[in-house]
Amino acid sequence: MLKTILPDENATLALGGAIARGIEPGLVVFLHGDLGAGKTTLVRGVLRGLGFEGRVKSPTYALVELYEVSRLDFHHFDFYRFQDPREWNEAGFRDTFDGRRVSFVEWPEKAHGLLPTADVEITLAIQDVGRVATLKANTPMGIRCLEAAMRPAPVR
Ligand SMILES: Nc1ncnc2c1ncn2[C@@H]1O[C@H](COP(=O)(O)OP(=O)(O)OP(=O)(O)O)[C@@H](O)[C@H]1O
Repeated sequence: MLKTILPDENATLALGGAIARGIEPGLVVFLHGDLGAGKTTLVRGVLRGLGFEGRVKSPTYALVELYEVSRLDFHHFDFYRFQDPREWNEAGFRDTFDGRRVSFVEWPEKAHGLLPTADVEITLAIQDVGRVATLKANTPMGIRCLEAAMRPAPVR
């Protein structure tokens, strides 16, 4: 378990950039934290780190935003509004967690029982100033991801 202080938005983006270095196909990351904790900001940092330059918006209404970047099929889910498990099949999510796509999932607890085990779980806690991030790896792929994220960034 790792804990790090994120004093401002740029620190959240930088953490996302570090995590991007450890991404491999099939990785599933759960993002925990209250409304406004910075979950989408973190995903924005990951996507920027992977080389995506477009807009990264919250998938709260769409349930999922898809990105193709760095030869990865990247899914950013937000299950805040998810209620009916039938939506799961209708939206074609059944085939999504197939071990090839990369998935970052906000509010995974709302889709309890439908999601696979997360390789990595990240919790963002709101502080008076900034956020505290807690990172936990649950699988060998998750451990590899966090190890890569913690290594110093290569000098360009
Ligand atoms: N480390 C940080 N310190 C202070 N503010 C931050 C930090 N990280 C992100 N923020 C700010 O928090 C606000 C909410 O961020 P964001 O939209 O990413 O949260 P969220 O968890 O995705 O929210 P929601 O669950 O409502 O979609 C943004 O204004 C963002 O700039």
